[in-house]
Amino acid sequence: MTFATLRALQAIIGDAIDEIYLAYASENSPSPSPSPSVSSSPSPKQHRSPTPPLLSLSNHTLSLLRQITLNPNPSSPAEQLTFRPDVANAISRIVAAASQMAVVVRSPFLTICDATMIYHLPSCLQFFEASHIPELLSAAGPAGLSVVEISASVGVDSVKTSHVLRLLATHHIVRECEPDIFALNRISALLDSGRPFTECKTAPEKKYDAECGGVAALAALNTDELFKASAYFTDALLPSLDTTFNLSHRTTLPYWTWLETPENSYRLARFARAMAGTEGWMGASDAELCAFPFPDLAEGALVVDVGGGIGSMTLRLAERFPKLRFVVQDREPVCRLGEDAWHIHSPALIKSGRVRFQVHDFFKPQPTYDGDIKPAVFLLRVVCHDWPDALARRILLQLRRAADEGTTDKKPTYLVIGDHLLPYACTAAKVSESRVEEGMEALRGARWPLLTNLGAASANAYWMDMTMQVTLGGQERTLPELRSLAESAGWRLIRVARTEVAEPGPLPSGSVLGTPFPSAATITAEDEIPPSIRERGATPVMDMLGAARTLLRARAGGKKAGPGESVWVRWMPRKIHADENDARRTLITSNVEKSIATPSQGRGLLKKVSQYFVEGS
Ligand SMILES: C[S@@+](CC[C@H](N)C(=O)[O-])C[C@H]1O[C@@H](n2cnc3c(N)ncnc32)[C@H](O)[C@@H]1O
Repeated sequence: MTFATLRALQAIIGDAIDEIYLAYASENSPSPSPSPSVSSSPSPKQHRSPTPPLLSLSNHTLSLLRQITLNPNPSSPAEQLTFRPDVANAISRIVAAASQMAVVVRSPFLTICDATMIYHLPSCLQFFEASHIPELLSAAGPAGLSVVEISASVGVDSVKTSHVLRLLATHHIVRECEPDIFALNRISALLDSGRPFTECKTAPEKKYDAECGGVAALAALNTDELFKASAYFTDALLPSLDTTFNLSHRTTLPYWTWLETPENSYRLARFARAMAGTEGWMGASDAELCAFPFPDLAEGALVVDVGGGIGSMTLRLAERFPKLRFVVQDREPVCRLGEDAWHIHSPALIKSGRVRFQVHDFFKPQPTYDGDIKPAVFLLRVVCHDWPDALARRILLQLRRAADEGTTDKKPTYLVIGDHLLPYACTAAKVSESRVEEGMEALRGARWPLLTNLGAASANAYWMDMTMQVTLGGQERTLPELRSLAESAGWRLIRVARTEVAEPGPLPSGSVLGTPFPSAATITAEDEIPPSIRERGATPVMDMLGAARTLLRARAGGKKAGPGESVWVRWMPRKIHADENDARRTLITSNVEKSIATPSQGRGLLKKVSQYFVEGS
């Protein structure tokens, strides 16, 4: 390996390397078609052909790589080349494969999210195996089966089923062939016991006796009692800690009420602080939430942060937009915590009255504010995802009723929703015309050989989806799911970039809380490329997850940007270059050799970008 190669590798990986994911096309390839006889008379060999070896990096190798990249300034090229053979070997494997693979560097924050929410993966696998979906999909072959058919067969809600399957697809365990159509791949084919689905359903106890039942049995064992036992590991070691929520907490109280019980005061405070720690969340981080419509609001315009917690987001907005006024609404104990915190950390804002807390139940009609002024913005940051559709709709409907519809001279009240969008784990381009839904453009993501949603690198949205499902009965949503929720409460989606923004549509007539009210809606995808970039032959690479990352097209030996080159970014935590005003738009530079850094930032840029993606040219 040459020094130049190593330096090129470093240019890609940067000093800020936290995690590397390698995604191979073959890993995402369909499992071999079962022959007609397979479903009735399983022959494991037919769909269990030996898996070709994939290049995969062990944690050990990753840690070796980390050592390399943490040592960016060797005193001499020779020194750089004297790494231990195993280190050099790891590098050469990466370099050799660089043209076919994607390298995604994760931020420390998202790495922590992954590490602490990976528990949803065995949870979803347990459902997958226990509901015998592998057997169902095996019979369907590589074309897969629609989630409607799957859910009808297993008897579970189709939205929940699709979210679970998409989380698995995001981890390359199943394949989403088209939106909401799933198939086995080489990995999930291992979980097919070989028994027909109907037999598994009627006699599950015999399922593992089948010729190939061993792996399914192992997965079931791992994801059932062993997994559950593991969840209590710390409780067993540190008996002073409480157990996990609901069943494990032996309470019937809803989570929010339970948090407010005297014995949980430390948890309530911890939760509020945890929300302050979520700036790096995909889909809800500041750069995008601040981008629209706040800069254009009139002097003195009112922003209502609904379910605003202790006002962490409001604080950041108030500092950034001094002309705006804010009301933070939440439950009474949370408002008290918020006021205490603000009196200590930002007393001026509270004393001046620019920010105030208001105890309010968001299921009830909005109160009036300062006479009868209408808010310029309702902000719902990570609130909708706490609730199932029926209840989220109630919140949205109360806001819709209090919204100003606007006139030609006056802007309407905007609703800004900061949640994670769940993208499909398949390439939208493969979707046949009839299945392309309005707004699907906004879901175009990374390209082959990557999963559209960048796979495990984008797992956070899926972790959060499962977290909401298991703790609160809520969920994250796909764009169509979010759109239909918004429309059902009289909001029309007007912008789907990294932040969902809605303006008042027709107020549903006879608006009975909880009843859906479909209406026409348009979604404008933020996928324009400005002429200056287009002239350079740019092609869009949509990054639809709202990740704190930038997508760059680059060669394996990518170089720093030259003078005058700029990189389109989204979700930069702070100003980094002139194009930032367009940071909401699809980033892109077409010059694949000059896309790693801005001139002013050098490789330091990589430290500020939470994630980036390099595609072999
Ligand atoms: C996930 S937290 C989000 C907090 C804040 N928006 C942020 O981004 O930091 C959800 C908030 O909803 C509040 N909440 C729950 N039920 C509520 C209700 N019925 N009315 C108002 N707020 C509520 C909780 O107290 C909590 O602060």
